[in-house]
Amino acid sequence: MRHLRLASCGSTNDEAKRRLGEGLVPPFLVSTAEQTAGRGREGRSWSHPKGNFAGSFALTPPQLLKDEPGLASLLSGLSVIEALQHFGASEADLQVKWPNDVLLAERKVAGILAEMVSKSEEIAFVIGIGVNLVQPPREARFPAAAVFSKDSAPDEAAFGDMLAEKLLQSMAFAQENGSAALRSRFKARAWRIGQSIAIGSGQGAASGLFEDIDPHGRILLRLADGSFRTISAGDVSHG
Ligand SMILES: O=C(O)CCCC[C@@H]1SC[C@@H]2NC(=O)N[C@@H]21
Repeated sequence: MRHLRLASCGSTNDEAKRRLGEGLVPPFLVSTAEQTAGRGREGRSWSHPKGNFAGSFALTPPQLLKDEPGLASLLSGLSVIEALQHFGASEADLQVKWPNDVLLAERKVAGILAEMVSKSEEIAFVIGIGVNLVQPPREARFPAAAVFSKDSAPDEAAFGDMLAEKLLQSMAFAQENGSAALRSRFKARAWRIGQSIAIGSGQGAASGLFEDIDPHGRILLRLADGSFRTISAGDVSHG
């Protein structure tokens, strides 16, 4: 995948969107050594200590993801896990925290901000990914950690290239095998599936049993009275 490596920028998501607007054709990756105004989900900011990975992948989604954009979040978290495993991260300890945080031994090591851009009939995804390769952020809502020590961490640009490969493979897998196969890969690695969780979201707070992921990529929550509720966005924590 074409990789534009910057020395510094505000937010790689904004840089990727700007280039799409200028007519650069996806797929491409914009990554940066220094990010000064990184954005997180739900309007939060994302800090970028030196040596961590920050990059945004502009991708043309296959039909399945155009129909079900919620699945892109699931697929992105799984791709981060695969890229980390490639560089020797401990496979057994890596999990996805719905919708797309990546945890190592229950601590957040990566966050993803997936955005959709449409221009006339064309749709592109900008999937912004921050990975704590060597340092956790200074302040974090959820306990955070780094994946590697400074001596064993991969080069950030090489990590971006590997992640690009894994994202393209995961998109092809999803298109060929369908939503159920993708969701079952996600569920095999999902933090607290089958256990009680709480979710704070724009739809209001809810708690219950994390029962399943529905075909749209939403959480299916079983409430205390036995009824079900689907949630499409929010922050999961222990119930
Ligand atoms: O956990 C989150 O809230 C999502 C964090 C996403 C951070 C990445 S870093 C690269 C890209 N550029 C941004 O401004 N945000 C994403």
